[in-house]
Amino acid sequence: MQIYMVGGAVRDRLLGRPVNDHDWVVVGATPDDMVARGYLPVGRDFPVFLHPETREEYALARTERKSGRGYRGFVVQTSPDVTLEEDLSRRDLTINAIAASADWTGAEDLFDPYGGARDLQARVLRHVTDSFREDPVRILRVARFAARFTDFTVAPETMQLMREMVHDGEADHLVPERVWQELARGLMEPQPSRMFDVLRDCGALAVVLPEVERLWGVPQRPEYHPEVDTGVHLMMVLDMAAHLQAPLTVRFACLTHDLGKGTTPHDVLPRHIGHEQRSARLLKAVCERLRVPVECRELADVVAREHGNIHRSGDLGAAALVRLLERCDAIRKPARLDEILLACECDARGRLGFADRPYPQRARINAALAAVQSVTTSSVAAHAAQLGLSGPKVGEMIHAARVQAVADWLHATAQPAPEPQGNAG
Ligand SMILES: Nc1ccn([C@@H]2O[C@H](COP(=O)(O)OP(=O)(O)OP(=O)(O)O)[C@@H](O)[C@H]2O)c(=O)n1
Ligand SMILES: [Mg+2]
Repeated sequence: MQIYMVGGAVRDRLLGRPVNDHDWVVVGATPDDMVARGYLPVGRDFPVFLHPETREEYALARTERKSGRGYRGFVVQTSPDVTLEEDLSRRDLTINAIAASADWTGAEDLFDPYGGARDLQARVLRHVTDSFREDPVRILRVARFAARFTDFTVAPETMQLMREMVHDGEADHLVPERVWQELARGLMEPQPSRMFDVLRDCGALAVVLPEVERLWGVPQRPEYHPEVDTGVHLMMVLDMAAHLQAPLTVRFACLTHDLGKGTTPHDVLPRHIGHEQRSARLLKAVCERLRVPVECRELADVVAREHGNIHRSGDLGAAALVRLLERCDAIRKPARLDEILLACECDARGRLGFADRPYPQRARINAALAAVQSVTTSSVAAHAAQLGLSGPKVGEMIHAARVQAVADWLHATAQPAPEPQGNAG
């Protein structure tokens, strides 16, 4: 048997990028040969094995043929006769279809029958052969690679092929978990907007995330949003989230915070009264459809509901600030408040001309939370007990003490009154 390094490891080393995991292809072996050498079989559908020590993936060279629609419709053919070239021909992109010897250090010759090294130099994402069609997840992968390799473009013939696949209904049968997995990865890349550009361009966005697709062409008030178009705004917010190195929870909240603007009645445009509640409803549907993990879902829900209130929080007094913090569950979950505020900052700075503006709401709300946290609930409760109070009355006293603490902080940070005459100097 011969073992070759393939996929991301070869690609990334040629690009001078760090290599994290390796994918290997094994030619001239049967599953029994692999088991005999101590490799562990994984997965029912594909002949893939884990190395007994490194745990890296070793796949038997294979050809894949489509037998039905969607991700499940594969017939995988593997035999010791499948050549390396045949195996590479059914891979997604030329830049991922370069093979190197197992001990390749970067200097030796490559096996590159489909021009992957040339496409790497030309910065092109190009499909290898028509067998690209066999796996619609590849549409999402191409979009994700566009977000990662920000100076690469999608070859026109590949874009055309992806459009045909979407037109033929291939994207209708994507498994929700795979959609989420690719989407989540793409959101974490340096320029997430490029993923959405590619998905829109081939028509896949309308299939996998129609709630997002619908935002293009929806105007917003130019006083607040000089970029006007809601889709354009959304892309700026996502790229700001990447710029600020936000975690996935925040990036997903950014993606969904304005979904409700897509269903604003035409006669009220470009205003979006009540879009926050509509966003939250649409978000719920997206999360159920794509089985979005609960941390992402919860953060996105608060951000959808509260982002407008947080943007306008500069005008809020003590009682309203405490209510806002309570709605954000910030007293129990202060770390999550940080994420809510970061998503709001991305939203505010993800507007044309606002990228470098400060977002003072963040520090102000954090300071209000610190004031709330300075209230020792146990001593308020003890005081309430001395007064003979119990039940909801204790809660009310704690709430009142928090409002007082925030009021005191607001008073202390307010502009100092002008010095009385005679005291100066
Ligand atoms: N739907 C897919 C998934 C994977 N591959 C092939 O399998 C290799 C390894 O897949 P994976 O590890 O998922 O991707 P990488 O290209 O290694 O990229 P990443 O850096 O994201 O791991 C890819 O390079 C590609 O040759 C493919 O053709 N089609
Ligand atoms: Mg890999």
